[in-house]
Amino acid sequence: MTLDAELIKRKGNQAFMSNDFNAALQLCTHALKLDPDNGIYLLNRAFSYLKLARWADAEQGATDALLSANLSDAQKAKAFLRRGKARKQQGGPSLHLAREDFRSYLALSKEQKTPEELEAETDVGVSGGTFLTDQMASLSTTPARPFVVQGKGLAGDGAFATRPLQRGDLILEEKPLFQLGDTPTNSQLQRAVEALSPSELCQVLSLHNVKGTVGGMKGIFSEIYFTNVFAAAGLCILASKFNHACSPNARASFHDESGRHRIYALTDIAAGEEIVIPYIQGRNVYGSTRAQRRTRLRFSHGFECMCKTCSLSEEDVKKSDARRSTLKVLYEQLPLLHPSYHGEQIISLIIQAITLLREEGYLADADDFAADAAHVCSSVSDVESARYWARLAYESRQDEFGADSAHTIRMKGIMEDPMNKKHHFQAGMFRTQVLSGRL
Ligand SMILES: C[S@@+](CC[C@H](N)C(=O)[O-])C[C@H]1O[C@@H](n2cnc3c(N)ncnc32)[C@H](O)[C@@H]1O
Repeated sequence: MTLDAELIKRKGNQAFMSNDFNAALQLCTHALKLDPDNGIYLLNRAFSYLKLARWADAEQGATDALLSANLSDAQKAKAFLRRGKARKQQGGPSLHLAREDFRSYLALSKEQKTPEELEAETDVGVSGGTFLTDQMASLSTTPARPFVVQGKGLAGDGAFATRPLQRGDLILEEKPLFQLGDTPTNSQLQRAVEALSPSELCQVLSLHNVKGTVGGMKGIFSEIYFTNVFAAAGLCILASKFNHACSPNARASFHDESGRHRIYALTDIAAGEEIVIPYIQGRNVYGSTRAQRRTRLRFSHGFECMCKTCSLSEEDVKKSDARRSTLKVLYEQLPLLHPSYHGEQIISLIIQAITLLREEGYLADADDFAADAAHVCSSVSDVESARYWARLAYESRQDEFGADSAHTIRMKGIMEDPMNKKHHFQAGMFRTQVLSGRL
């Protein structure tokens, strides 16, 4: 018996009590994966099969329970009763076997009845459960999503566009199931899982699991959490179906104000194309060579990146690595330059960085470089140039985070009033210059 399996079993019982027999069955099956010989779990699974009118499975399930070594007499009695009911429903030659089971049940349970009385009264109380019907009802009220999850992604499931999308389109908005940050303890995770409904837990257990290959993970919940977690947003079921790419066509971000995780298109995306997002911070993607990205992703996420950029020919990888290495040098160099002495140089390096990003087909994060340029221009009182760069940053942020994101709104403020110290405390602080460089 493991703590995780017991928690899953308890949620299975909860599902059973609320007639959600599909969820109950899924949860018993998960608990059995963690503890395959547990007689109680086997017994519960047989009961779920019975409630779902899956007679042959229920018969086999009860037999499996009877074969497990650790059942008490009372539990064995239940197993005989369940198998008897499953056999009775199958009729024909199984009826005779059902009577044998009822006899065994009566012998163990000491109930004062004859097998015939028992056979006459056994009512399985079959129900289709509410799980599927609930899901179908919610599907019919959910507006059509611009993507579908299919098992033909880079690796396992992936999200595919169902219609043509444009840069700036909102692809997904999802409320996280729970948010525990980057380093939750096992007991925080257990508490968060405990608070889920049975059907939410079924969804969590259906997520991808790299099974202990990411350092320090213990137990199924932390394995699943660290395989799928988004740094700011925690665990999201649908967003977890998007695979990673080093030249992504979409990006995920957490929208604090609404408490929703969002995915926006970074490029135009054709219907049927896979939608891919970066799993690690932008600068670690656009500013790292393939070898560096692969090492990082192996360590942080436990997989070997097979995205399009990482699968280029060796010759093209060399070119891509060269661009990304230059980008790293640029973003490391920029903070070392002072606007008073190196204003023109800063703007020229920023132009070089954004051009490289575009050449590399990496269409996020140019806003950070453009925002830096806006700050430099406002610090030397070049209002027109500050407005130019702030507009660029603002328009990128609108596309990547939404017009209502705090990130975007802040940039709008700079664009409208570049010399306001509320937006940038160094506004007008340095020698006045005109920084005419443009993209
Ligand atoms: C959050 S899940 C994404 C959905 C997942 N493919 C599934 O089947 O549910 C993350 C897992 O997908 C796979 N994956 C995602 N992006 C990948 C990539 N670029 N290269 C290789 N595997 C990737 C890895 O196995 C990773 O652990």
